Amino acid sequence: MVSSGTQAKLPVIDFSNPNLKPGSPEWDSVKRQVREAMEEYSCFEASLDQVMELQNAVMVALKEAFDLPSETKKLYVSDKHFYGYFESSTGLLESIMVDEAQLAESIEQGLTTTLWPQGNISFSKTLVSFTELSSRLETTVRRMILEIFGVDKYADELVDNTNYMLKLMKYNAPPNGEPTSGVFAHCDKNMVTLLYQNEVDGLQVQNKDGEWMDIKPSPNGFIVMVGESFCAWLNGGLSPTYHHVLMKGNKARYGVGLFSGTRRGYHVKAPEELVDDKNPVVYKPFDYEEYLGFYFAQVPLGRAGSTLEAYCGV
Ligand SMILES: O=C(O)CCC(=O)C(=O)O
Ligand SMILES: [Fe+2]
Repeated sequence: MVSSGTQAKLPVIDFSNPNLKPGSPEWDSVKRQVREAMEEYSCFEASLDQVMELQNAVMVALKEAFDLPSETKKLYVSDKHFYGYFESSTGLLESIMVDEAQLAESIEQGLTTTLWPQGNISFSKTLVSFTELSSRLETTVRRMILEIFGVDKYADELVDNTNYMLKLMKYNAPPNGEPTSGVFAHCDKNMVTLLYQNEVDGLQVQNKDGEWMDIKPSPNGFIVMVGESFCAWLNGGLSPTYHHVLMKGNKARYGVGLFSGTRRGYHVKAPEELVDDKNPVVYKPFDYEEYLGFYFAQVPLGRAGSTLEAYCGV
């Protein structure tokens, strides 16, 4: 197992400027940096100073969620407000997933009173604020990428068909301090992923030469990745970010991931502008939620890399 990555550093792009509006010089400058980073790494760090106001609260919320007795945490599964809770096969990762619509609708009444009978308003408020901030960043990044490919006329249609998933994650430190896999190497299946974490290393991203780069995000930084659905929608114009988590040392790693995906019933299909004789269509149209089902059925077989080709390659 590769335990230390190359020294190469992921580009850091600043999204904090409040004047970052489509068409402005600031927007064009950031977009240029996004294009270069995507071409080179399929990944970058987006810095957003506004998240600093939430940093402490997010870390407190993460610790609170994972400090609950496991019996209580299991309620997350049966309760409609959370539709997933699992521990990874390595035993290091615990995660909790929250659907965005459910989050906004009922986190205060349902979620916190289920988990904390006396209520925990600060937990709900923190998660809602974090989701708002990070989903705005996600929309900005996605719009820039659509502009880069000259297909931004589809930006609103995509926004209307987007679902967000918020995943809370905790990786325990490896029992003997030896580097241990926290999440095996994979690319995400969705559109765009934003990862926010405490300052405990572990995430590695593969570069074009197949080398693992250590990612060292800063407290105001989100790691931005593209998933298979977005790459398919762009007719292979981008490559999905290949990454894994390798835990070392003796500190637990806490993180929050915001995953954008398309709604059930929406067909992920490259627009006609991106298809011609030189660029024939790469994937048959597919439904992201159905593809996820296929993927999860394949994972136990060890086919964790790219399963999209097998699912709907032309
Ligand atoms: O914890 C991380 O930084 C990465 C998690 C991840 O890759 C995933 O949940 O898909
Ligand atoms: Fe991932």
